[in-house]
Amino acid sequence: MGKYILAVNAGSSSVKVTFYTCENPPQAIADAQISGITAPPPTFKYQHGKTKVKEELEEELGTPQDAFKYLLQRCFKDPELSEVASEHDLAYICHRIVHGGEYHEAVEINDDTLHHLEKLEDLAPLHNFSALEIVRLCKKELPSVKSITCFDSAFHQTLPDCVKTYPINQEIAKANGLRKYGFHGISYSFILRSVAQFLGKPQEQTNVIAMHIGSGASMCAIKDGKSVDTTMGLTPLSGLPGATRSGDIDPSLVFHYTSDAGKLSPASTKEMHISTAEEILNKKSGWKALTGTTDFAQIAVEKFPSEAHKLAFDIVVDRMLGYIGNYYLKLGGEVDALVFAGGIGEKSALLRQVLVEKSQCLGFAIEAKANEQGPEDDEVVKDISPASSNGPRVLICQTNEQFEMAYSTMQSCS
Ligand SMILES: Nc1ncnc2c1ncn2[C@@H]1O[C@H](COP(=O)(O)OP(=O)(O)O)[C@@H](O)[C@H]1O
Ligand SMILES: CC(=O)OP(=O)(O)O
Ligand SMILES: [Mg+2]
Repeated sequence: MGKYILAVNAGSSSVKVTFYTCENPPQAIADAQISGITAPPPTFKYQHGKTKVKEELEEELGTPQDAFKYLLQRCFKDPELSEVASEHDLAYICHRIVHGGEYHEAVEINDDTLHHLEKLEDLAPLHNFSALEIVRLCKKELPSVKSITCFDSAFHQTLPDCVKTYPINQEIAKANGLRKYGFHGISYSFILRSVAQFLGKPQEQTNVIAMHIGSGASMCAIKDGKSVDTTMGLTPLSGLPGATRSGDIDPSLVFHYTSDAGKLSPASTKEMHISTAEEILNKKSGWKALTGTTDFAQIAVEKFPSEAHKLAFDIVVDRMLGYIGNYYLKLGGEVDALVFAGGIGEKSALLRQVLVEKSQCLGFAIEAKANEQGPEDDEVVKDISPASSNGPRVLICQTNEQFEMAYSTMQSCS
């Protein structure tokens, strides 16, 4: 059996892979990612020891599977990364699967679990399809390596009934698994452990409002270390807007959008049963639909390039602010910290500044310079609230879904 773990994180706009040692805690040895899959040209980033590479790729990498194959080949062929040159150097591959249905924890892939996950694909075709394509590819091309699937939804199995139940016919809801599941849970699990450690509190006594804001964006109310509410629902479409996702809308909008919105999408294949409405609300909405860009760095700037950019920014702020108020109440005002994470949460000082200013009445405050500087590369949690603040802390957490998957694999397999 090989000595290393490969953690694969197929997100909506990027595929990130990290190789770790099989230690407790795992140590990262190399990190590679392709971002901008939805906004070509794709960018390749690679880090191994002191080597750092960033390139714009000429290759067309239209799907997460293509991006994964490319990343694996580049890493296996790098003479400087001789530790991992083939499948025989790997003990485990951990895959991030967004929708895990009723699974409470990570599972090893065998014929039974793969079959079960394939049945879930219908509930989350837009998200699970690509990740499962990567699982199937690994099973075929790297057959000696154990595949472990970690689920974004598992962290939210603690949601109370009144939060996870949609007020619809319950027989139909139960038969079809129609409830709030919630996602980004691998990230929230990393955030909870890191923030509790930073605050010097046991996880079971930690209350936070956590925000994972990337191309897909969500928030989570964590009470006594458990998810008690989160913004995403049956699928990652609900709640906050994302790069190409609408977030919450009146469901009736679908029937007024175009006459064929309810029909199967022409882009759907025989494996992916998605309607035109799902395709539009997931892939052709969000800030891309408002501004033309999926890159929030071009939107969150002091001088907005256009009225449309300003509107997109204001919408994101408005929706996030609504959930900060909502979750503050759900935590009974006992909030240890407001935590910014995800590509945008970690990098956009402007978004943090505006949101915290608008949440001042709840006791949140930030120190302008610390906010502007953001965290150092290796700083997992940074406190950006003023030292004098008696209110809840405002923190940036550089979340790490790949680490969380390798960590939980080592916890359960060693
Ligand atoms: N300095 C920045 N300011 C605002 N947004 C940024 C900045 N740098 C990166 N981003 C945004 O972060 C997002 C990607 O976040 P990430 O969590 O990595 O995405 P994914 O959902 O693919 O995992 C992109 O929208 C990117 O534009
Ligand atoms: C659940 C989800 O939306 O994931 P991502 O943000 O990585 O697209
Ligand atoms: Mg992500």
